[in-house]
Amino acid sequence: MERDTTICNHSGQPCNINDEMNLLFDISQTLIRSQDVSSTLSPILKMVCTHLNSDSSFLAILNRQRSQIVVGESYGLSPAQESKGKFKVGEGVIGRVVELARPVVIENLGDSKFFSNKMNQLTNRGANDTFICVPIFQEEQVVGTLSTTMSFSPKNNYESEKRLLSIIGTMLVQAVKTKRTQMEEIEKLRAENLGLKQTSSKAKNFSSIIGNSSKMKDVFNQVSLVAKTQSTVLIRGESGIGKEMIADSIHFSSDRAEKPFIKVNCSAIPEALIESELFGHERGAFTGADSRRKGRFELADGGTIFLDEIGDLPMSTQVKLLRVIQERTFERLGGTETLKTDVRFVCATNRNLEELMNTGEFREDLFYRINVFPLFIPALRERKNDIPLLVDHFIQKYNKQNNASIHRITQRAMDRLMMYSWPGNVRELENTIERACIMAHDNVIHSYSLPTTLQIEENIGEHKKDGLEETISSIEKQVIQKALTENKGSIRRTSEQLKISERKLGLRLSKYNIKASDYKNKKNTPI
Ligand SMILES: Nc1ncnc2c1ncn2[C@@H]1O[C@H](COP(=O)(O)OP(=O)(O)OP(=O)(O)O)[C@@H](O)[C@H]1O
Repeated sequence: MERDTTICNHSGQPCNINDEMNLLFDISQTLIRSQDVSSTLSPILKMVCTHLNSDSSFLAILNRQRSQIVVGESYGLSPAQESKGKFKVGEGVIGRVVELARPVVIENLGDSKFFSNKMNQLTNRGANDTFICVPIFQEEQVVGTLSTTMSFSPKNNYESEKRLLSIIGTMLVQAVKTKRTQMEEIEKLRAENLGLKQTSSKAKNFSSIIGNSSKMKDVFNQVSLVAKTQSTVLIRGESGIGKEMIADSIHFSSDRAEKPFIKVNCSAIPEALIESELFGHERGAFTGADSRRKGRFELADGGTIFLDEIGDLPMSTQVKLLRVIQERTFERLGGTETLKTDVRFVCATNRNLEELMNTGEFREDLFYRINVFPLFIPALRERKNDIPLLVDHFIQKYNKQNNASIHRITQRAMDRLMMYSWPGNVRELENTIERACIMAHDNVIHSYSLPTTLQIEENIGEHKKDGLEETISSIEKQVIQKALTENKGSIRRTSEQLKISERKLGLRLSKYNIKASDYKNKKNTPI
């Protein structure tokens, strides 16, 4: 019949258009029926091999961050062959297909100078193998390749196979996209895990948490007591005080240290996404959920989950979290299967949960569930004797980071650090030292390398008795003198730096009886 005209001859075997239509129909059905599109890839590759009578078939996926093409799924390749399937863009046949964005057919594979045989795909037929590789596009960008190895037939020009693979590649775009996201997520988790493992030994003996004040010693004692238990811990304290570091120590000192440690910043995840992040979702649970995804509770199974900023969790999610804490069970969004998780909870907040309960923004029952072992980290201003040690620690840290050798901080600078009230706590202190390290030109941190906020605070302390007007004038005079010194007496540059007009600056100079020319050769002195 006309319709059944032979259009291809894979391995010299006749093939009709109905076979191709059937293959494409089967592939589309497999894709439609599946809950998780990425799990369809292996059976589809098998169908391709059966239809083309080929030995192996595989998908390689382009990793966007690394510009590396990695075999993501295969049929007919051993795990060892698959693991060798990593190519740079431009490397070997696969790398060239990605680079050129064009299909490639290599007949007589053994003779090709482009074919690296990195994955040992050459069969016993050797030179009698043919390799076909086509690019897979998404919005005109190559996202991966689909390849197959089959026996060489001199009668075949492989045009129909190339065309068929290109059509199948187009059908698989969504699955490739999902697989790529999964591969990138796994890579990210591996990297995070590696980072955590590298810090784990330090965290175990708290050596990265600095503090020898009695208040911090008390915190360390409590941490070492509670870490060994399975109890839920609620870490409280102002922002930048080290709550996350304490959570790290609890996990890495516990018997779950080798198991996953999953962190969730409840305030950083948009309200619409928080539940799918925590509980995961099934395919089709909401628009955009094109595959099943595990949530953080599933990922944390056997380990610890750290719920940072728990005070910012929406009320609707609080109810569901309560159930997980009470029963350790939950369902994925859009799913009916009840899943169990063996997870230890560590929570943190800088918000006043008691106040939030009064205003109806935080559930009381949840509060009592998480407040099993409350741990308060005192603000830095309440343990100022930790400051010198922290300063030392951060100088060493930034010396290492910047390959510098700052070895001293002047007494005056240290006095300023001790007088300041540190509303941003240790994070603010760390930022201050990092900046001062960059500004230290003679390997010494001077008081003038510190931000003006610290300097003004000290001056305010000194001038409190003078009254408001006099204090402001005194500070204004000092700021102008400092700017004049830095700008070697130049009125134009000084006014630019202070963001006032030259006329205004002139008025201030006469008010304070300052002569700009006196500052031409003045050394930079602290205000
Ligand atoms: N005792 C400490 N020793 C060394 N570094 C510390 C200490 N406390 C805090 N830091 C540093 O201060 C910064 C802030 O710490 P962390 O993120 O743990 O604070 P946090 O209380 O969780 O803050 P937030 O409430 O804003 O999330 C980090 O860079 C951390 O390394």
